[in-house]
Amino acid sequence: NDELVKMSQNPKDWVMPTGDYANSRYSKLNQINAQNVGKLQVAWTFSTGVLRGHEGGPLIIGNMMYVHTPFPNKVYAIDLSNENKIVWKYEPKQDPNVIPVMCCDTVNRGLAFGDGKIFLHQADTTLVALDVKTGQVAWTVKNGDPSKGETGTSAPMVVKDKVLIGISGGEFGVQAHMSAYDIKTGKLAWRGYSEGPDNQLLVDDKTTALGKPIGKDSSLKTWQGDQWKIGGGATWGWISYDPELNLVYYGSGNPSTWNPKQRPGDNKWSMTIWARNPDTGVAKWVYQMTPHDEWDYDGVNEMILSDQSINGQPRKLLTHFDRNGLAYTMDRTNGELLVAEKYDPKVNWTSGVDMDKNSPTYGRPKVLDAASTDKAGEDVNVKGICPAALGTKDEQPAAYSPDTQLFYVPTNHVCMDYEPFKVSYTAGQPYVGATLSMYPPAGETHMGNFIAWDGKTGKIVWSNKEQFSVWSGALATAGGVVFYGTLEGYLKAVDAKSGKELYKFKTPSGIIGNVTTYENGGKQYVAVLSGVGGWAGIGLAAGLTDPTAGLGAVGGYAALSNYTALGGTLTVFALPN
Ligand SMILES: O=C(O)c1cc(C(=O)O)c2c(n1)C(=O)C(=O)c1cc(C(=O)O)[nH]c1-2
Repeated sequence: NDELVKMSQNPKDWVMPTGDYANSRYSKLNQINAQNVGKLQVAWTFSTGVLRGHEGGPLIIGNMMYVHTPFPNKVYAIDLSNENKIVWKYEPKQDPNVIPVMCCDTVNRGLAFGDGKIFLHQADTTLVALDVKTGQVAWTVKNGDPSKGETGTSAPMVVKDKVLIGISGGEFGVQAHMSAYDIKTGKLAWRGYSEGPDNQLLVDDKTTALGKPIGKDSSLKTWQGDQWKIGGGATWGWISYDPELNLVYYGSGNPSTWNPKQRPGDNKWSMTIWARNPDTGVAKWVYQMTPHDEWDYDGVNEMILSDQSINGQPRKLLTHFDRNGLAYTMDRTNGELLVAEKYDPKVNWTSGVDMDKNSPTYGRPKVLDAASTDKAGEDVNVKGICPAALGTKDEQPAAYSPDTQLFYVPTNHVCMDYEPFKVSYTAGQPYVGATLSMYPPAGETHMGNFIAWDGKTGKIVWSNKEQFSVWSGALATAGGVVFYGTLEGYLKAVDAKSGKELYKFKTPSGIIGNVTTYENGGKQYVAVLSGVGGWAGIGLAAGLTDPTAGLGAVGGYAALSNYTALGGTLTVFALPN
């Protein structure tokens, strides 16, 4: 979308939830910099009126800001040039029966803009187009069926004349897909499934994996019988787009159920990076990171597109920090695997990826027996697996600065016990099949790190400990400052080169939102949603206390209630006049 390419180059605006198509979450604004960020003050705040987890962040277009909330998915249009007056608001009517089929809190990761409309992906999977000026509904379309466990939490992405949207339901045995709707009418243009026959995958004889054609029935061959029909591979993460290559990138999640014994095979193409043509949906290349998942290491985390040189050669790169604890650097033109390294030294389920191009297991991770929940079998509790199911990183997006050529990554430093059990499929009922508990790595007490990562070499450059997982998205800026939020509720600013903490402020609730920056009236602002929740904060958000509830997160993050409580607030910061 040419309009969006242009608008995303204007650093005064924040026109898509990812900042730009490359998902770099980098701003050219530099009024706030490493020298003065310590003087930051709260400029204004806005209460959303909604409790539970607030993910994503506002869009800023000219003088207008668009703020979204978790269920019931309110949208506020706020005039920044007129005392932050609410110009319009929208609140969909949704059946609250969708709440119990949302696996990991009633979150929503944000809005999209394009063609004079704001796009909202509701919890009940309705995609709504709202007139940007009035909030009037232009069209709506149903992307899925909550009675089967299909829900909406991810942000749409506008690419050319289409709105792309994924779907959640990996814990309910859905057959997940990426779908593209016509921006003018909401008519379905294409739908590519994560598993199934080739005509449902939208693959052809030119689709490759690691440089080789995937061949016929590449997915069907890796499932027993028709298990692919309830195979999961949800697409609830972020989407990126390279306009020059005309490819969109996203990841698919865990195969259903979490009990690996019940679904022998590689379970393709769950846990996979997809590169698709946005016009037709046809996949150019795929890469499966965790074949036959045994730990719920969803592959949905964002694909960050950068142009850097490796061994003196300029490359078009895609960098992905996977739940499985490995960070992948790939050539985004053809899916060549360049680097795959652990971004937390505690990762212990694998000894690493086979990088020998002549090996029959090229590109596959080597699974260590001690961490294999499949080898252990049903009703055996495998202890001390790192990372935990919520991964070394979950939905919280990293940022990339072209100034330092470093990635800034919010991470989890958590391990787990995992006991698979037999489960039968009933539409709309949880199809999980594992009991979990979570805790920090042995001998340690902190559950998170905020790290700087060199994607060319696959090395940690610096690492800051955090008491809890960093569940907030990062922002890198030309001021040499990187921002992120913490589960206790701090907005933090650190030096991009050294990681030195330069500023912190405790907002009203834990932060799982993504930090955003914009300029208005000649002044740079930094904005973040607080409102604790998400999977890590599910105990607080849903009022759960049994330690194994919330798929094991309730016990793991029990101490969070000593630091924060529920409540959605946007906090906006600026330098004093
Ligand atoms: O497989 C799925 O459909 C699915 C959906 C979601 C979601 O939509 O929020 C999450 C997950 N899985 C998941 O595995 C996960 O760790 C997770 C964390 C969060 C969150 O918002 O904190 N959502 C989800």
